[in-house]
Amino acid sequence: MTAQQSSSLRLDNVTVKFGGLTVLNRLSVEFGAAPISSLIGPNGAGKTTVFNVFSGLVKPTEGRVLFQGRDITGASPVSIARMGIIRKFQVPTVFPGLSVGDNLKVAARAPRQRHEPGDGDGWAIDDVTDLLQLSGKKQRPAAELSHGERQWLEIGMAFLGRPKFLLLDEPAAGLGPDESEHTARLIKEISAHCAAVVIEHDMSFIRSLGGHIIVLHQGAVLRQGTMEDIEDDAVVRDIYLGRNTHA
Ligand SMILES: Nc1ncnc2c1ncn2[C@@H]1O[C@H](COP(=O)(O)OP(=O)(O)OP(=O)(O)O)[C@@H](O)[C@H]1O
Repeated sequence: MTAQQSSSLRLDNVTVKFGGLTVLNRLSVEFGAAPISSLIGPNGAGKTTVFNVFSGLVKPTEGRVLFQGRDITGASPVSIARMGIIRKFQVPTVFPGLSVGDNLKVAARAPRQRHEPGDGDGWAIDDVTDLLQLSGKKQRPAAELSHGERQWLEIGMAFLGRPKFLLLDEPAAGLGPDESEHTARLIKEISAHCAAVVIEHDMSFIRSLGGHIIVLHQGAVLRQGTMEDIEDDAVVRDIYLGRNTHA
């Protein structure tokens, strides 16, 4: 069994309310059975809130968050990251004044997590730089990187944090077709070592990732399955695919 197959990250009947607004509505959803899962849905469906709940930034009004079967509801963002649930935000947060190589070194030296060693352990900086296709820029300051290259660097930094779950918030936003393709390839490679969960609006990117797709609508699961299942679904097409994709 690989690391990601033994991992499970789950919301059990989770409701999140902000004042009078119900953003997640008794949502039960599980990630980790597939190496890559994508969370899609119209604007305001609650996708980012799901990530905020997983990463401890938002506490559910009701319901539980379960990681490997353990109740982690209300755990702090730091302790959640130490468990191996690592999030990459949409805006890259690299150290612009440090070189690409030094950024990766800083990420690799972050305090070791308390979870058992996974497949992501023991990666050499050079191997990760190769994987990111940034070997030629290893000595260059991160400030000089393009938007796409910064995204890849940050994905590499998150990976060196030895995630069991890597949560990626719109990793293809603002990327051209070739950059998107490289990002999808990178996520697929990484998903051999940890489970990846991706929020994305770009359906051609989701298609190239493959994996399990969950469609969120008004804070609940509308449908889930493969891209074929989702594309063939008339309700999904009407609510989401027909009017809100870049495909
Ligand atoms: N901290 C907050 N306080 C009040 N309302 C919030 C808060 N966070 C999110 N919301 C609201 O909750 C709803 C769902 O937001 P969320 O960001 O989770 O949706 P989303 O599916 O990620 O949308 P998008 O695709 O536009 O990023 C929105 O109406 C948003 O305005």
